[in-house]
Amino acid sequence: MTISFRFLLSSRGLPRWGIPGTSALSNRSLILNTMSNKQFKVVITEKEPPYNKIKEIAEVYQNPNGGSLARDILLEQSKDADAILCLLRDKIDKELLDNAPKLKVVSTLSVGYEHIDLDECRKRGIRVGNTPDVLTATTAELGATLTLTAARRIVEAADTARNGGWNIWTPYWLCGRGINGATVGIYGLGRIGEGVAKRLKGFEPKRIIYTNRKPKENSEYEFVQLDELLKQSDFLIVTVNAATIEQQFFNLEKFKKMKPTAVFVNISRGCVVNQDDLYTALKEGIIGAAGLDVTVPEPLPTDNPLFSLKNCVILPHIGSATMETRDAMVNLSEDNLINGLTGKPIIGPLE
Ligand SMILES: O=C(O)C(=O)CO
Repeated sequence: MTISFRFLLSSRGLPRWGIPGTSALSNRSLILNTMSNKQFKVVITEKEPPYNKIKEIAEVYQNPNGGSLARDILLEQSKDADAILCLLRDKIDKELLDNAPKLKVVSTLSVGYEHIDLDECRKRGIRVGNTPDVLTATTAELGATLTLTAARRIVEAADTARNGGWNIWTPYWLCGRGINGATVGIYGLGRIGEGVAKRLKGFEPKRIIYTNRKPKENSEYEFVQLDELLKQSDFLIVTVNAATIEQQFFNLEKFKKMKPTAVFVNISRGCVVNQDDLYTALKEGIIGAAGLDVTVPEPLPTDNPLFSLKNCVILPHIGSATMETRDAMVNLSEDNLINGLTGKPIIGPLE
């Protein structure tokens, strides 16, 4: 007999309803049995953290080794899974969904969900959870930091000092660009874009402009068309949701419209940039500098030509990497998964 877990527990986790035709005692043992049988199966694609709350209600297959969970193991383990807790690097596509007929919930430890086929999930009634909001401030902080780091040549300057290149102070040595009095442009003014703009505002730019599909109501920033954004921005920061934009949208044609001194920053996803074109633009002085927290692929191989450029700062996708934020993301992804399985509200792009 299959009895749904949620029918047996009150909101405080106490038994609520009896099973018709059974005594209180046998009800209790049936409940305990059902609970200890852990009727859900969950796949967790990362080794850490332990996700103990999930383990209280489900049999869990958790990646034992760290690193990416091999695709064949993910497919095999998903066959009888009720839920998957995944990362950005796991493709939750049609092949996987076809192979997982019991799947009810996909919870991703990320705000981004371009690795999940939402249409296929929607068709199957699979609930999808993600982790917005809890990482906004931290990611915006990194966006602002990376902008200044690339603009003020911080990595190049620190390397120079460390490697014996610090001779005498001269007027134009290691000069970069400042935000004060400049035009900051944001491509994709969502939560994170707003967060970056708010932080950079403190550095007193002349204007903060942005491009979205349409102007945002009551925004304190100036909406402009894309061409205007490209032409006017001294700093162009890409914070767009990658699921909403074509691949390699930022290409040579776009870089050529930018100022030769412009600083291009990407904290969205690597796939929104044509990296070969970015290399050309940086190498040939078509734009001034770049800061990338995201690349294709990740990790970016160390022999990638972008690493050879002094005017390109590359970070290993650390936008949300503070302990507090990662704890919050872990907790939210765990709650999303449990709530999704037990019929409660979750936070996600299809909700
Ligand atoms: O959450 C995301 O989408 C990330 O890129 C990592 O925080």
